[in-house]
Amino acid sequence: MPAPKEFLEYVDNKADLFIQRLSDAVAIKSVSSDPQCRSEVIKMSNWIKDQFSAVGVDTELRDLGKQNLGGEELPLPPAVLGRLGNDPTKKTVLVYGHFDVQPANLSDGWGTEPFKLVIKENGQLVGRGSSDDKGPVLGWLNILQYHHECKKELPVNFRCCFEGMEESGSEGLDDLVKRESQSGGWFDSVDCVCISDNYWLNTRTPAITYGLRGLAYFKLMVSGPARDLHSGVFGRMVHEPMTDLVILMSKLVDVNGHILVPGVDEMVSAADVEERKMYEGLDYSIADVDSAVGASTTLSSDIVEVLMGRMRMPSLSLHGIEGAFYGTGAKTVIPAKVIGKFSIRLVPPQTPDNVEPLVRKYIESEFAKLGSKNTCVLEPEHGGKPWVGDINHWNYEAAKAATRAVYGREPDMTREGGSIPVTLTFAESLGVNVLLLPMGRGDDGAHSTNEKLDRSNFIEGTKLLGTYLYEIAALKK
Ligand SMILES: C[C@H](N)C(=O)N[C@@H](Cc1c[nH]cn1)C(=O)O
Ligand SMILES: [Zn+2]
Ligand SMILES: [Zn+2]
Repeated sequence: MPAPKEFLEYVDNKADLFIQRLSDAVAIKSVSSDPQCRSEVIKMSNWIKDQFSAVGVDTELRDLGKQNLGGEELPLPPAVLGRLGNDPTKKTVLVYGHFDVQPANLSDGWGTEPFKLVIKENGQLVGRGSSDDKGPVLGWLNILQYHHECKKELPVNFRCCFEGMEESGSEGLDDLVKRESQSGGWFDSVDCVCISDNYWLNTRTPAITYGLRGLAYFKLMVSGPARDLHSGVFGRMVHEPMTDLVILMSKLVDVNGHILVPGVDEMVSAADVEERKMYEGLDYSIADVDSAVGASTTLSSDIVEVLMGRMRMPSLSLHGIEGAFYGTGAKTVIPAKVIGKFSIRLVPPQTPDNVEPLVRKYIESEFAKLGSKNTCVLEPEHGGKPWVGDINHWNYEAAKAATRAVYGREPDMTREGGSIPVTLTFAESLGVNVLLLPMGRGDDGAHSTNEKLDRSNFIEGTKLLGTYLYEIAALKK
């Protein structure tokens, strides 16, 4: 059952209105990691609830309790649950997305104010969250608006779960998903899950994604002096926390991306010929990476090696150091306490539980080798397990058919390097197939400066998600 022509035309006709609504969403500064923005994330929960209610969805805000952030107790933004339709002859599709975003400041290097959506002449919609993940969440809303306004029945029973803590570990969500998956819960009798919260590999080929890496995020604290010190007065008199920390952090990963924590890379088996062939078949080149990155810095000139680095290998990234001097000027300080932030993206069979002890043992032994009198504490932050889905399932057939119908071509079948920890929770607690159907392109700059979503990806992406629901309905129950 193809999507009705009327639906596709409606989406084209309402494009400007949809973009205005995306602009309203981007203007809400829903940065989940910033305590100062927590009220904005909560405002976003309410905004999403109101928007989906207005197009006929039965919605509820679900309290997720409190979060302890650096000693401060903060209310968690409520999750938004929605349901529409309960026809036993139809399939029931659960969609997930998030309405929180990564931090963004003009001073990070943005060309325009990050929380004001700018429509560029080349069709790029620039603003934090445009691609990750407000655009895709609003894609679902656009579809529902058509059915509500034009009094058309949805081809499936619709369920949704939107959260405001994805960028900060999805605190509280796992329990909610498990509860609602039980008999009588809002997700009872869900047949499949669709998540639109990642990106095509390149800028031209639509993708369907069947894997995500997991994550183990760590804070490494080194402290010593009771207060910050003058480096002219105390330099070469005391062990300096920053020196210890930089040495430790330099021992985590080498310049070629090899993880130096013994046992971590070794957990992953090498790809065989068949698997390599799969990566060779993807529409991706070193030039695509260079253009998305804005520099020629790939770890290898072999695109298959580069792709495998993202899709089927773990990676360790150093993110920053809290407490270190970073401003302009030349402050001659010895910071008393510094906290290094790093994370490891995980692939099967790795989990935060089997990787963390390896990291702890290694850090303890490397710190002991320094002979420093400072104190070193490793603290695991949020994490999540990797996920790989079953591509031989009708859910994937429906997504492929929708891609062909909207884009007139075969999708790249990808594994995503990023993480959406709740994906595995959906798969395990519902026992149904999960897929990712991305809206944005590989150069959208998610988490980066000047994040954008191309107008065509927003509009055609809305058609894709809608067509996917019709293709699901075309399958036999
Ligand atoms: C892939 C998804 N859009 C995403 O960006 N996920 C984040 C999740 C996260 C974990 N800690 C902070 N954010 C990611 O992969 O980094
Ligand atoms: Zn996201
Ligand atoms: Zn993200």
